Formats: sequence, C-alpha cells, structure tokens
Amino acid sequence: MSPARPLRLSDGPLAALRARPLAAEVAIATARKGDYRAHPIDQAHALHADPMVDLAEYGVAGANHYHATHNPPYHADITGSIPALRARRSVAQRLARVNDRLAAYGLEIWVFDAWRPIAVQNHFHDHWMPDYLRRARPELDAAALQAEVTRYWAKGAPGGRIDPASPPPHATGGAVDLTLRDSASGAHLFMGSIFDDVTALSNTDAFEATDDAMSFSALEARDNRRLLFWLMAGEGLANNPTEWWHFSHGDQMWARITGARAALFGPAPP
Ligand SMILES: C[C@@H](N)C(=O)N[C@H](C)C(=O)O
Ligand SMILES: [Zn+2]
Repeated sequence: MSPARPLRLSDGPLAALRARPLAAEVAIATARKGDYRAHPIDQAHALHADPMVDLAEYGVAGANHYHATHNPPYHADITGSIPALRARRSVAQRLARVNDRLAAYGLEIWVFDAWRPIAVQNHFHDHWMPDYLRRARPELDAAALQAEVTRYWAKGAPGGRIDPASPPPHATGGAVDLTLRDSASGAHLFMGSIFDDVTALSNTDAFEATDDAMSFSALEARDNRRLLFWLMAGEGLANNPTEWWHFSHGDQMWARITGARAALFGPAPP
C-alpha cells in the first residue's frame, strides 16, 4: 500500500489556523510582558524540578543555530555554543504533540535553539548586539541603545552567575526558538524574515495588517506565522511578541503573558 498523500495547507484543521488572526493576542502579550524578569517563580510547583531532555529523543528535529557556520546573520560558530538542543521534558512533550498535528501534512517543527549556555546569552546581549548597533545606528544614545538590545536579547548573567530569581528565558529550559518545515525536503515554511532578524519585521504580527492582496510574500508569511502561533498556543506555549520564532512554557515571560500567578522554572538543572 502506498503511503497516504500529505494533506495540503489549504485543507483541513491547519487551514483554519492559517486563517485565524493573531493581532489581538500579540497586543495582549505586548501589554503584559513588561518587566517579566521580576515575576515570582513557584519553587513548590510539581514541574519546578522537571528534568532536562534532548529534543531529538522526542522526535523533534533541529540544529543549534549558534553552533554552526552557515548561520546568518552571524556566519560564525559562537564561542561557548553547544550542538545539543535541550529543554524541559514537559516542553519536549508539548512540541512532540504539535508534531503529531503536523504529521498528516508532511510538516514538522524545526528548532534553532533551546537551552542556551550563559556565555552565548552574555555574548549577544553584552557584546554582539551593542557593537552592531553602535556601527549601524550611531545616533542612538546609551539608553536608546540598551532598550534596542533588550527588545531582542535578554540580559544574561554578569560573571556567568545566574540569579535564580531572574534567569534569562533560554537558561530555564522552558524557551525554544523554532519554525516549521517540510519533513521530506527539509524546506522551511516562509515566515517573512530570517531567524534573529532584529527589526520590526520579526514582530509576530508584522504581516497582520497587510492589505496588498497581490503580495503573496506578505500573505504567505502572515498565514505561516499564524499557523505556528496557534499550534504552539494550542499546547500552552506563549509567544514573545517581538520574535515570531520564540515560544516558552513555564518561564517568567510565559507567566507574565499568560497571566499565571508564578513561573514554574528557574535556571535549568544540569
Ligand atoms: C534573539 C533571540 N534568539 C532570543 O532568544 N531572544 C530572547 C528574548 C532571549 O534572549 O531570551
Ligand atoms: Zn528565543
């Protein structure tokens, strides 16, 4: 018996997700996110000690974007990066369930990054992004430059010592950066910007207001971002409104955006 042909994205339940606007949810997330690093963390929660696992063990595909050479816009292996893609077990299970929904369409999640060494976080927040901005936007004063850095890169930990009450999202094991791809060819769905673009183009709702019925690029990016957003929301993951690729469950950003009383995860266990 020949394998069933994959469903088309114009059909079935995922077509409905691609047609579902997301601007209202993004506006709520933007309003709530605020100073998310000050949100309480519930150390007594049953998931607080959720173990770390390799995403590959849960059938979730990906390659660490920071531990690579052909990784625009960096084009360099970042010092301190690792090949592994690790996350909390409950997060891996959520991603696996998203993959179950995608399978009939011949699609799957592709992960760019998950748990991130603090050296990598510090590199981008303290050095790479400020250096880049000083060259590209020399008109920015110190405060404006810092605001622009933290729009896209969370503060790490000076000296590498993570404050257990305020870990950067990717140090918790609850945050993942990802997209969708065709499982057979490996081709990524078009999302309208590259991963880690640090402009408004990366805002999750960047294409929601498109009124140009002839811009198939804008329409395709809009519908694919909607698909990713609603699939992840269906598994309880919250999206960072300035980055279409960043989702989390259990960290402080997730707690702020979803209205949870407390986050579940502090710094990830070894
Ligand atoms: C820039 C991106 N890869 C990212 O992960 N940003 C978030 C906000 C972070 O640094 O935690
Ligand atoms: Zn991220």
